[in-house]
Amino acid sequence: MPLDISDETTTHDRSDFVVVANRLPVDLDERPDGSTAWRRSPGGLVTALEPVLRSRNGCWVGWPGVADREIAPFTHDGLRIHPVRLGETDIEGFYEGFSNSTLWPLYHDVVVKPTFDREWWTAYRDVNRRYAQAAAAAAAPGATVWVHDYQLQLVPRMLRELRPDVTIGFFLHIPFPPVELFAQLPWRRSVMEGMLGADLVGFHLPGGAENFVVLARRLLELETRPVTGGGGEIRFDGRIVRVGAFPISIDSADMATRARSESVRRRAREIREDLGNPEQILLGVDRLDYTKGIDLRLDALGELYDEGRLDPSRTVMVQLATPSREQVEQYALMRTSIETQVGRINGDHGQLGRPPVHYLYQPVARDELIALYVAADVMLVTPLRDGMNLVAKEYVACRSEHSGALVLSEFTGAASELEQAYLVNPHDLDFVKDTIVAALEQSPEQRRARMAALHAQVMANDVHHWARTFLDTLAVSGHATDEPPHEIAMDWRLPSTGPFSPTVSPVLDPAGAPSVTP
Ligand SMILES: Nc1nc2c(ncn2[C@@H]2O[C@H](COP(=O)(O)OP(=O)(O)O)[C@@H](O)[C@H]2O)c(=O)[nH]1
Ligand SMILES: O=P(O)(O)OC[C@H]1O[C@H](O[C@H]2O[C@H](CO)[C@@H](O)[C@H](O)[C@H]2O)[C@H](O)[C@@H](O)[C@@H]1O
Repeated sequence: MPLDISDETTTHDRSDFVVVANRLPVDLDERPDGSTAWRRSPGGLVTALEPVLRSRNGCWVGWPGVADREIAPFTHDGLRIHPVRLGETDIEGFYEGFSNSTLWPLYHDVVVKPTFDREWWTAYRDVNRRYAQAAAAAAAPGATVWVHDYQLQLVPRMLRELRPDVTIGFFLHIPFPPVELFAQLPWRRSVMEGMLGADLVGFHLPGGAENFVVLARRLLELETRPVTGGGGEIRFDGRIVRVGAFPISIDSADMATRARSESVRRRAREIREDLGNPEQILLGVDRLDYTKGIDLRLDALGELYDEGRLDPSRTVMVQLATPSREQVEQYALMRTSIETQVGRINGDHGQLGRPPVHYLYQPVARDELIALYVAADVMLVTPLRDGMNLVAKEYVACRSEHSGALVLSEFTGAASELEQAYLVNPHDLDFVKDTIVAALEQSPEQRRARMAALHAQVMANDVHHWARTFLDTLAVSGHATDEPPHEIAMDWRLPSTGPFSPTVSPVLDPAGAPSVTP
């Protein structure tokens, strides 16, 4: 039933622009002495959306990262925050369970086996309803509400039932899988229908958008048609839902400026000294997640030391692993296995006070991270599958003087745009090893040419361009099926498909593209 929004007591703090994401941009840090503080939340979604929200003066609806805290709306560092309360059992069933043990592995090419649990599904539905209610309460009449990511796929439809007056966008930050993987999900119809509650559904890559349109046609038997320039339109529930690809990015100018600051440069020099002034520094920066391929790059490095192709006294690696989803079993197992690998490499190849792998399992301050990017000669980004990977773009944005090299997995969204990186198949260990050596040994001319092209790409396609393109398209999307469709110039600057970016099912959709249904 639509929500009554005429209530005077609830209208004063409503926003015209509302972001809804599982996590708030800040987590509540509860310290052992009982004091609390807000600290930045992990992950690329927050990195990307924070500057967007700031520039549009909207509000953010999400979870403060701790259980059972009822927190009234407040303003933090200029951002308007509407916390959603989650209890312990919500966190287990909705966040650790359905979101991160069912959807996350299913959407990341089943790199670990997804668990299908009916109670988790119930929790997912209940918590999605709570987010929809919170968004409905936060949105001003006629507002634009932008719902984010796999944790909240049911929210668009639930929100539309509560608030038919608002315009709803949905963006998925992780890969959208091919038909034959998505079809495993017992609740596949409800998930599709949930997302179709939006006026515009966005993905990082054209492959994800195509998978979604194909599913709408095959699974829900909906009428679909392609749109010039990419994506498509789907007839659903008396409306036209637009679908497209919008590759996310970072606040590139801000990153480049910070990287050029004297304090960051000085810290980068100190880092090199602290590491024993090696000739070359390799760097990995990831949430500790089994999709990120941290284990694979350590395998490659270990073998390069074993074979004498790299000298551990001259080439060292820093691996920053941010703690993530620690209550989920696969993450705990991965941590143990990575720490065993690091111990093995350092045991075999280290000297007193000179380990070749410097491993941190802790978040570091933003400027410290940027100093690490500045210090690193080669950045290693080797996920088995990643929606985008903003770390790759951050490293590139920091190289204004066109030094350094990026080794990048073909299975990241970023690979579709960063074609001048050293692209690797992370499953091909010998190729990864050869590529690391090639990146370390590249000539100064090669280095400059590759990095200049990468840097120009990232500086020209920043997060503000991403948000503007999505929101401009959203503004002209969403119309009744009896109205003629809007003519939209689809200037989405779609990336090329890259070496392995589209995961469109060739089995169920031989045409590979959305078809026109008369
Ligand atoms: N400040 C800070 N940011 C971090 C740290 N580790 C990772 N990040 C940020 O987290 C984001 C990771 O995004 P991305 O590569 O897209 O992967 P995701 O973790 O799967 O979202 C990037 O913006 C990183 O800069 C850290 O220790 N400190
Ligand atoms: O909130 P967490 O469970 O701690 O996880 C952190 C975030 O991880 C994922 O990030 C994704 O978004 C990035 C930006 O679009 C993208 O570059 C990356 O490839 C994705 O993995 C997740 O999708 C977010 O919801 C989480 O907040």
